[in-house]
Amino acid sequence: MNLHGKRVTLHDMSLRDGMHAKGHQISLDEMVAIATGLDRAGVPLIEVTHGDGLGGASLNYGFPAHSDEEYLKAVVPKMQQARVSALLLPGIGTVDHLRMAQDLGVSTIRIATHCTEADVAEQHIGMARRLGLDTVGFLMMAHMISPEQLLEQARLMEAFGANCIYCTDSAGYMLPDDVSERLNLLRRELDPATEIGFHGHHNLGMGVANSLAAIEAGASRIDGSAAGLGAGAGNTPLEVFVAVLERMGVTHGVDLFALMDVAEDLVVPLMDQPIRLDRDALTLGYAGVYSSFLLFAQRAEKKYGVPARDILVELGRRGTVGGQEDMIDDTAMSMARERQAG
Ligand SMILES: C[C@H](O)CC(=O)C(=O)O
Ligand SMILES: [Mn+2]
Repeated sequence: MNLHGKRVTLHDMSLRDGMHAKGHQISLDEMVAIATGLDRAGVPLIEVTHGDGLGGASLNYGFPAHSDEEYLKAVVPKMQQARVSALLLPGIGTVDHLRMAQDLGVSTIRIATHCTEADVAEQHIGMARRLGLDTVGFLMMAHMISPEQLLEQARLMEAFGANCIYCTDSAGYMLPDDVSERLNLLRRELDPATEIGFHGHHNLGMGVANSLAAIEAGASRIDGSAAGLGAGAGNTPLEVFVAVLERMGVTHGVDLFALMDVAEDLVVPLMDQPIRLDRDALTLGYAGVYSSFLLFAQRAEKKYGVPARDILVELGRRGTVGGQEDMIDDTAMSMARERQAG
């Protein structure tokens, strides 16, 4: 693969996707310290919100240590060069959240929907673009549909006003060929002015390889997390990815050693459990399950005595998607009953 001379914008997820791995309990001091370190390392974009985006604080998704507003107020003014992004899932976040984020200095809004539901993003994407924000359409669980179906959904988001479209491997299920097929088609068919991005999860250990495949297919934005802090086995580990980009001659603008230090000295010490490919995280990738279900399934294992791996396999079989967190307990409960009866 020859990527020499390509240019990519890296987007750190440790303070948003990493919130899943932390049960949304990152302190303001930790947020500011990590964001400041990433900013100094030259990471150009940093995402900050509840793991499920603006307005995610709820019984279904989990209550965070601080509100989105508090996190953004603490982080944004400290940034020297990095821009801050916020995620918003229509139905969870509202247009008021969007305005609030812009008022607090957020420059990039990423409107996320399940990969077949781009139509619910019309109002939010339209408004973000009218407000002059860098507006990204973020199609989650993109492994569940064909490249042609993904293109159809991407076209909707583009028509609503998104200037960048993401293929999001929320389950960490994709292999490099899956990424290439989807991104090649998006790059060929969307407006050349529309950027393409890729968000990977490392559940099959493919985060780096998949992100390289994405760049080869024309992606100009790639997500990753310092030390991989993110849902499931985490996101593409950003410092590892940067080292690989250096070796391959891709322009990224990040100071590799400064980023390694943020990962090692600031992010790893705050992990509640090592972000690694244990059997449950691996099952997410193998069975194509939404990465943020991991901790829910592990909690259900403790409550109902059904192994998290079995619960995750069943959730994959049932085709559950983000937003169906309440199904995890139901599934575990019915599996426990069946096992007791049988
Ligand atoms: C709300 C999800 O955590 C968004 C995301 O990062 C993904 O789908 O992956
Ligand atoms: Mn993610």
